[in-house]
Amino acid sequence: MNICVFLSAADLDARYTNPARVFGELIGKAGHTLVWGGSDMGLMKVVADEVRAAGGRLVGISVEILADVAREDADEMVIAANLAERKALLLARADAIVVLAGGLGTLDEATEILELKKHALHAKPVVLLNTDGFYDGLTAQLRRMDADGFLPVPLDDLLHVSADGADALAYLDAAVNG
Ligand SMILES: CC(C)=CCNc1ncnc2c1ncn2[C@@H]1O[C@H](COP(=O)(O)O)[C@@H](O)[C@H]1O
Repeated sequence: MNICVFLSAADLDARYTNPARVFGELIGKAGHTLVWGGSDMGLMKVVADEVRAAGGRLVGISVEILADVAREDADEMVIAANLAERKALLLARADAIVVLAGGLGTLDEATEILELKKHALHAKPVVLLNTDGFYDGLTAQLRRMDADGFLPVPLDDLLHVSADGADALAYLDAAVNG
């Protein structure tokens, strides 16, 4: 399975690096391919290091303005012209999407993927990996949108929230392979 992961490019403490490490190892051990933004920094590096060490493939979709921080030993590295093209390519290369802890870049990618799914422009499973309650605020906001009629599609049809990487991967396996 080609699993697209969105997550922070920042250097963070163990509360965030540990879940990224665990999830990368799960991806690699299961023989999946990591599709990610390709930058060799922060959590993006942590997850890619683990996938590689556990035997998985790395497909990076970087962008011209960040090409100088792209990982050098990826199995494949695509350099998109701009961030919009990068997001389209990330989605195109993915069978499933997982959102780990991140900042505005991650949020931008996650909301775009959900908005496209809302409009039935793709039907790929999306998991929000809510380790350490990082996304409690976002899930509360999304549930309120759902409950108060802001979403034309039930939230559960758009997004699965997992508390750990093993649950996320099990959900994706069931969603993609039936
Ligand atoms: C050279 C340098 C300091 C670059 C910092 N900027 C970035 N580096 C890598 N990926 C990014 C960057 N900005 C946005 N992204 C995209 O947004 C996510 C990370 O942004 P953030 O750290 O969550 O907000 C990644 O999934 C990536 O695809």
